[in-house]
Amino acid sequence: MSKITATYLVHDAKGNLEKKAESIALGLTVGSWTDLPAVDQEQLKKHKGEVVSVSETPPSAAAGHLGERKAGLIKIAYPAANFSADIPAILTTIFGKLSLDGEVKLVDIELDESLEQQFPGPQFGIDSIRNKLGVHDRPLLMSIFKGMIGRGTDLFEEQLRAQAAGGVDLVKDDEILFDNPLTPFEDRIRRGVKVLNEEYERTGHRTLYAVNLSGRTFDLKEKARKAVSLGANALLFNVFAYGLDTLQSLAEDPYIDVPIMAHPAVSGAFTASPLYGISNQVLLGKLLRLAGADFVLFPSPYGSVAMEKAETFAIRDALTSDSRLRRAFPVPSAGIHPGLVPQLIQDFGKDSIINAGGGIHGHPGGAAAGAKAFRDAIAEVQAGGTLEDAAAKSAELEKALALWG
Ligand SMILES: CSCCC(=O)C(=O)COP(=O)(O)O
Ligand SMILES: [Mg+2]
Repeated sequence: MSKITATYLVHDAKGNLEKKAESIALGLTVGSWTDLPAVDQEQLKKHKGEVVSVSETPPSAAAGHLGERKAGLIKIAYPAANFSADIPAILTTIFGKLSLDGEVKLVDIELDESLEQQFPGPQFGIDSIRNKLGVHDRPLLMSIFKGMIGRGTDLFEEQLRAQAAGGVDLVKDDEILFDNPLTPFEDRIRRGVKVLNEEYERTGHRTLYAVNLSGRTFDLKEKARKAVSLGANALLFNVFAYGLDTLQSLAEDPYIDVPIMAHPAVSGAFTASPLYGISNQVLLGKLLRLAGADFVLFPSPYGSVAMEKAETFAIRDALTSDSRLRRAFPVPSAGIHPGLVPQLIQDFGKDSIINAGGGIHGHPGGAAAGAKAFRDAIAEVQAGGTLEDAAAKSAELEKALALWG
């Protein structure tokens, strides 16, 4: 029987994890069924959640006064017969009212094959994005427009041209740049297409631009279709301000046939507590891949908005593990500068994206020099050399390292 298995980290005030597990398995499925007539019991049995395992763990230091309290991992399997094959139904089944019921965190999910098959996952994924760009042998480099709020399309063109000229593979809007009179959505796309085509003609290097798809939920599809018709070749999406199912609807639309980049804005509200909410592995890893994100941004372990290294690795693995679903690009971000390139490649490998805003625009020589510093660092590290070797050959990298280390 098809099912989803959910693992919870539970801090149980009454100290009885087995009882808690059984109450979750019953409460989120058939309710109390043992007092029902035998025929009804038989009928409901196939819908009842099954306690797969209960194992005690050391309690989190963040947990309240312990007393009788025990901590443990509880694994429960839910029959797929209970829900329709969509993320809202799945989340409501496995963590609906339970998310409000004390110190319980959803830390993992496993969909069996027949359930996973009902989700398309990324439309493009790592291999097809590499084909679009013609880059197969190194991590991709992405940069972020910075300081665009309150500024016009001339600066937009100037920044885009400089980033592309420096050799970045992708440029994305900052997630806080919405549709606005100074840099309207459609103008950004038109100008983006023009500038990037000109740069491609000039250098032969292809750069994609991810425009921020924003606005009211019910307008998004039409807006995204319009973007594609104007030549947009990628979309940035603040998925957690909208919902995972909205992302899935966009990714499934045959007219929105461009890769979608999921930004983690707002996700910290769901993931940050060690006791409550949803783990980063589930939310930014498994669910985003299922919903169809082609790229997933998340805080790197070293930058200005840091995440625990183990959590970033869990996201990376959830996005790239062997599966029927295409692999999505992990994009460790925030506070990234060229001095971090060796560490990024060691930790996230070739199939990742090195992404920087301030680390490119803050270069003393401007954004083109900032991008070149990254590209030089990446090339040397991929070839087995060190940053020092690279800096000896690259004035741009030398300057970046002098500034940021
Ligand atoms: C928290 S992950 C998203 C990073 C992001 O949106 C960003 O703008 C990073 O900019 P930075 O100047 O720190 O590279
Ligand atoms: Mg940003």
